[in-house]
Amino acid sequence: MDESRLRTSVLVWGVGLLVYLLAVFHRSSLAVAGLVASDRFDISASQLATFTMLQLLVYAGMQVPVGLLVDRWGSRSVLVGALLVMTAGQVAFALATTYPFGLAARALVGVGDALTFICVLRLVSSWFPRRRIPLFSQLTGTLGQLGAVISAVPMTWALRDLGWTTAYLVAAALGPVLLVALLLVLRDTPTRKNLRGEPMPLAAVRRSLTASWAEPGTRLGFWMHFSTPFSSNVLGLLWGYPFFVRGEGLSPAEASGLLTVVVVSAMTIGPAFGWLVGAHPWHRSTMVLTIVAAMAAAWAVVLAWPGEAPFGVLLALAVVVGIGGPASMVGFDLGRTSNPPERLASATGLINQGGFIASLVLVVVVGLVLDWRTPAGSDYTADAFRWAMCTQFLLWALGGSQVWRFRRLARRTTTRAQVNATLRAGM
Ligand SMILES: N[C@@H](Cc1c[nH]cn1)C(=O)NCC(=O)O
Repeated sequence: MDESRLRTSVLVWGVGLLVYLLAVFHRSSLAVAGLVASDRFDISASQLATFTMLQLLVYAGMQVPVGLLVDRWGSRSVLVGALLVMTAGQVAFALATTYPFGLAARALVGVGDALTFICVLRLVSSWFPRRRIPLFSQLTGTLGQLGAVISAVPMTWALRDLGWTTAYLVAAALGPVLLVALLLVLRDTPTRKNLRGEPMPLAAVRRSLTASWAEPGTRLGFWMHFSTPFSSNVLGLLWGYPFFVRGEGLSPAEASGLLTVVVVSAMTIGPAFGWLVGAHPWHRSTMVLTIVAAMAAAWAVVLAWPGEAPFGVLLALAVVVGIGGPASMVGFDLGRTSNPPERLASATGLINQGGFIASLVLVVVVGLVLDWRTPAGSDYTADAFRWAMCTQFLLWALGGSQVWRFRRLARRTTTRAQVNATLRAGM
């Protein structure tokens, strides 16, 4: 690949990445607005949590349709749709004054958000040499998380100084700016501005999805994605702050600091993970199983600690849990090397459901266990958090055993030499 082609590839990917980063920004923009939202919509804590559940539900439910849309219409067109829908959703959220209207607006933001990630991974596959795909996929996931970091401080400031409506309208205004950049720069492949797949009648859709799912590599990718990001998602989206403050006795500043460490850990380790996957493709499932074991061990130490765990131990937990995000990206690599290009986006959609289904289940189960273990009328207790966070082990047991099962199946159908060839061949 010559230098000018590499520059173009990075530019196209960069614009796609910015759209994904904006989606993560919008997705996280409620995290710092909880108290203001409670006042504005006059809602309880569990109604507030419904925003997060709805967001995860919409995201997971959209993944298969989005994959099919990308295979049919190409990343460029779907990203245009994503920007329009996200912007409309944020404008509606800015203007919402009632809880049902707020929920509907948030669902719209979730739909737009759900459209972005698969498009960018598809662009990576079309624009980069195969040996570079693991690294640029990892960089997509990793750098996209900056959206969460970027949203925290400006949104806190904007909500306080500009008020709800203006703060969310300003956030929404980023959409049209990116739309212009997208229309000017983004092409689906080096040779085609708009890539169009075959029109798919329902029967063909069913056949294509069945064929993707029948690949042991797709199911291995799904369970890898299922097992790895839920712990960091659930900490970052809803329960991390109350767990650290009420469950572990930290100050609010220490709790927010640890949540930032989770994101920074993912961002620091992501590129190294991308390199590792490219260099040792045969060991992808071993890497994932190791990270799952490390996350479970870190949680076991914290939850078994008599009383509150020391800050250093919680810091180690935040670092280890953060690695789950980059580890989940390995699942997409399995999807890519197990499916033909015309089924790539739909296989990615199937795989991307895994982590979000697990996160949704955990968000709900943690809430239910907290309610069950907390005496009526009192705040959530440390003991209740211990019970609630223990439910993660069930998800790891399920996910880890399925990864083991499908790794054995996949290794029966694909040899080490074949895996190395699919990843190492140049463009
Ligand atoms: N697990 C994330 C990606 C990631 C990478 N590093 C940290 N997180 C994922 O699957 N993302 C999909 C999305 O839409 O965000």
